Amino acid sequence: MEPAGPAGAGYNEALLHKTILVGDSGVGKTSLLVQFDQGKFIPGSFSATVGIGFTNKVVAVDGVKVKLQIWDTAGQERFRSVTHAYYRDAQALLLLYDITSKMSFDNIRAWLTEIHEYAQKDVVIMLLGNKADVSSERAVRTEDGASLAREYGVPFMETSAKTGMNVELAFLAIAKELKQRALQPPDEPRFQIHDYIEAQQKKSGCCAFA
Ligand SMILES: Nc1nc2c(ncn2[C@@H]2O[C@H](COP(=O)(O)OP(=O)(O)OP(=O)(O)O)[C@@H](O)[C@H]2O)c(=O)[nH]1
Repeated sequence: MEPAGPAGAGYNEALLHKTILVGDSGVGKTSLLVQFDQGKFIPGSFSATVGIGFTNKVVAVDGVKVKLQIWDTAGQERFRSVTHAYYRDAQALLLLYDITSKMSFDNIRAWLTEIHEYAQKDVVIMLLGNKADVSSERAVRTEDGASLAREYGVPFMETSAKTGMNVELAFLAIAKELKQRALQPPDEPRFQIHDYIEAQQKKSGCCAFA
């Protein structure tokens, strides 16, 4: 496999990764993607995603360009059969709930069952508790999110598509994991996504996650 060039050069095909955002309708999937892609939050009325669409985003990971093709799915039940078809060739899945909605959190187990049914076995899954800025309406404790994530062996963090908290970190951690899988020599120690997230959060003094 050819190594990718430094940032500024093109990315190599091994570093094009399909990532999918999933979770109940209204948890903030589109908003998270807009915040990551454009660095902005559009407040106001909620317009549910219809079907599925994608945004390409190139990020530099350790001087190497990684292209994330990020698919934003509709959370509404009636689109489920459409979105399942896209799980199969995803390398990563960001699974969101809304920290102000207990129901969206309770549905995470069902989402994980669907993911295990339709996605590849080695897909990278990350659990995100979004809308962390709305602390006055919190309905899910941070430790409950962390403990569910531990149970399933997936990394976890709380995010805010409004303030941008942890948004870049979530996508960068995914990009780094996928890049390491594609390019890391087998004799080097494996990249540990949990340790990376924890270290980055400690560094920024933000939001340690149990
Ligand atoms: N305060 C706050 N509001 C948010 C945040 N993320 C999303 N919202 C709001 O929540 C509502 C739903 O957000 P969307 O991004 O459309 O949700 P979605 O998950 O894409 O919904 P579907 O397309 O139906 O699956 C919108 O009114 C957003 O402005 C956040 O982090 N903080």
